[in-house]
Amino acid sequence: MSPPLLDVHNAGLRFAASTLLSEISFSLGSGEVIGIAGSNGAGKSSLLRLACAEYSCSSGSVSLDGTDIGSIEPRTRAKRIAVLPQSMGLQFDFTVRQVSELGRSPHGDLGGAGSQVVDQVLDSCELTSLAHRLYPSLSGGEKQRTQFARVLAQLLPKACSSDLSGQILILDEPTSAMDVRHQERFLRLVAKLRDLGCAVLLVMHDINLLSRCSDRLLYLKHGRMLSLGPTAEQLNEQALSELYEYPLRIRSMSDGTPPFVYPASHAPNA
Ligand SMILES: Nc1ncnc2c1ncn2[C@@H]1O[C@H](COP(=O)(O)OP(=O)(O)OP(=O)(O)O)[C@@H](O)[C@H]1O
Repeated sequence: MSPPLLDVHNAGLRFAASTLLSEISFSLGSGEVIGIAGSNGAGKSSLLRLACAEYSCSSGSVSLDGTDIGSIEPRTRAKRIAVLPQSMGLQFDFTVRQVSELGRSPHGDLGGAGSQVVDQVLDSCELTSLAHRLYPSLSGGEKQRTQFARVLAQLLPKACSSDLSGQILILDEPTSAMDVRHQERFLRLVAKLRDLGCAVLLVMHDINLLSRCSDRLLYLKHGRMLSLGPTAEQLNEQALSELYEYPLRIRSMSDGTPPFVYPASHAPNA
């Protein structure tokens, strides 16, 4: 049996006297989206950093195709795992296109085929008309889309790739600055990447958006896994209220649209 694509086994993370993460275990397979949810400070971003080897485990392990992720040469790793951090404080006068081109650095093909990949991701993120704008002059949502384009440029082995199995996309709050139309485009794009075999690890505070694009949900509380399971099972009022330490309700829709999570204090008869 082949090893899982990404395997996090009993992983822990400590800094000095602080324990940020304890006993985290899950596997992520090709063509799967795992959404990570939890309160502020639960350890979501720290877990993403462990998963991409930005942080090393204090205990346990993270492996890619059965190999310890920290032992994989960084350029090789960067061709397999593309990471969008929660915030990017880029202040250089790079254009949108130049920022997107940074994603091709591990591939070293900008003089040739890499340019086509950049054209493709600019189009996917509706950035073609902004390609020559300077990054610092963009709005918050435009900056976020530009960073997403950079990460997509890194993820794609070549233009119009039809097989992304083995590729991993790690996204930390990718839609926090996007308007509703771009959020919906983002969800469609993630679904398309998954259909092509890409594995996605995703943190979002908007549980409704997160649940719509995740096959499984991992609930993280105080640095520990509260639960991990199929999205439909994880979306229950008791589990969500315990996760966020706030009473939440779920409205099931009869028209086939996804269930909707909302605070109990906003219930029609509250
Ligand atoms: N490098 C670090 N050194 C020490 N403590 C850290 C470090 N990075 C994060 N922490 C602490 O670890 C805890 C978890 O942080 P993390 O950023 O992973 O949370 P999060 O779940 O992503 O939160 P948020 O939803 O607010 O983004 C926080 O209390 C944070 O202060």
